[in-house]
Parts: sequence; C-alpha cells; structure tokens
Amino acid sequence: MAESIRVLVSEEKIVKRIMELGAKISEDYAGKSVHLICVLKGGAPFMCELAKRITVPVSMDFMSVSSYGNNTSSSGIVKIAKDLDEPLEGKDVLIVEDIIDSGRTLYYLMQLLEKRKPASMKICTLLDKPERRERDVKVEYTGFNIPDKFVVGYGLDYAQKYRNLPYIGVVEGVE
Ligand SMILES: O=P(O)(O)OC[C@H]1O[C@H](OP(=O)(O)OP(=O)(O)O)[C@H](O)[C@@H]1O
Ligand code: HPA
Ligand SMILES: [Mg+2]
Repeated sequence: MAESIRVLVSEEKIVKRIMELGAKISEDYAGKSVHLICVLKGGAPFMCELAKRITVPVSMDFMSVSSYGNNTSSSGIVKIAKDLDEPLEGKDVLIVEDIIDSGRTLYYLMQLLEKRKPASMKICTLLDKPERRERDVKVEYTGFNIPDKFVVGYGLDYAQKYRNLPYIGVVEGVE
C-alpha cells in the first residue's frame, strides 16, 4: 500500500490551541520572563508559533537530541547532537517539544538540565501519547492528547519527511 496521510488535528485547531497555551503561559509567568528551550528538530515549528503568542519577555535557546533516527520507535539511546548556548542558572525554563511518546527523551533531558540549576523548569508539548509512556515525566502544558498512532506534521517527521505539514496527520500504508 502506498504511503498516505490522514488528517488527525487540523491547522485551524492547532493554531487556536497554541493561542490558548500562549495566553495561559503568559498568565502563569506574569511579572517574569520565560526562557524557551526548543528540542530540535521536531520542536521548532511549534516553538516559533507559541513564542508569538506569549506576552511576557521571551528568550530562546535550542538543543538537539535524537533517539528515533529514521525509525518509528525509540532506540532508547538519547544522543546530544547540539547543546544549549546559554547557561540555565536562575532562569525560568520552559522546554518546548512537539511530542511526548515513551517519555525517554524528556526524562533524560530533565535530569541533565536540572543539574544546571534553573529557577524553575517546566514542559510544554504540542502532542502527548499517554498510552505509550515508559518514563514518568510531569507535563505542565499539553496541546492535544492523541492515540497511539505514528503521526507527522508540524515538526514531526517520518524518515525526515512531512515536518512542514501545517496539520498533524497519521501515516498510513507503512509497517
Ligand atoms: O518520548 P519519546 O519516545 O522520547 O519521543 C519523543 C521525541 O522523539 C522525537 O524526536 P526525534 O528523536 O525523532 O528527533 P527529531 O525531533 O529531530 O525528529 C520527538 O521530536 C521527541 O523529541
Ligand atoms: O508519532 C511520532 N511521529 C514522529 N516522530 C515521533 N517521535 C516520537 N513519536 C513520534
Ligand atoms: Mg523524529
């Protein structure tokens, strides 16, 4: 069967939800600034859109960790390909992810970044697949809970493809 994409979350719903998340984050961080950490590559489109909806002062940094490679399930090995440029000490850090699946990536990242002594550290994810969780991670802000299906779009890839789709879709016709 040929590979095809079925829409799971439309662009309209995503944009509306990101506006809500931005408003909630702005309220929760009132009087402070927030240091957004983008987990590359998947977190980039979501973080760009989210940052525009936050009204408190924002700074940004980028980190690249990889556990999936070109596979549809995690290898369990989390590799840092690019570390942050800035120290985290004393900052109110918000880690921005496209998806939490097994939880391994964020579990590992939280352990690593906590050692850098941020004033606070929370997680914001566009998507969560709670059924798949292997590691317990506390998520403060979630866009959508989704079923256990391999999804693409809005930063998420299948073998590096489809990150540019403006919606979330399920890949059909792949094993
Ligand atoms: O909860 P987990 O099971 O760890 O899965 C979630 C992580 O996997 C994906 O990244 P990936 O390692 O594929 O890198 P990418 O963002 O560059 O695609 C996704 O962007 C998350 O970072
Ligand atoms: O469903 C997914 N799609 C793309 N990348 C992913 N990384 C973890 N889960 C997924
Ligand atoms: Mg990926």
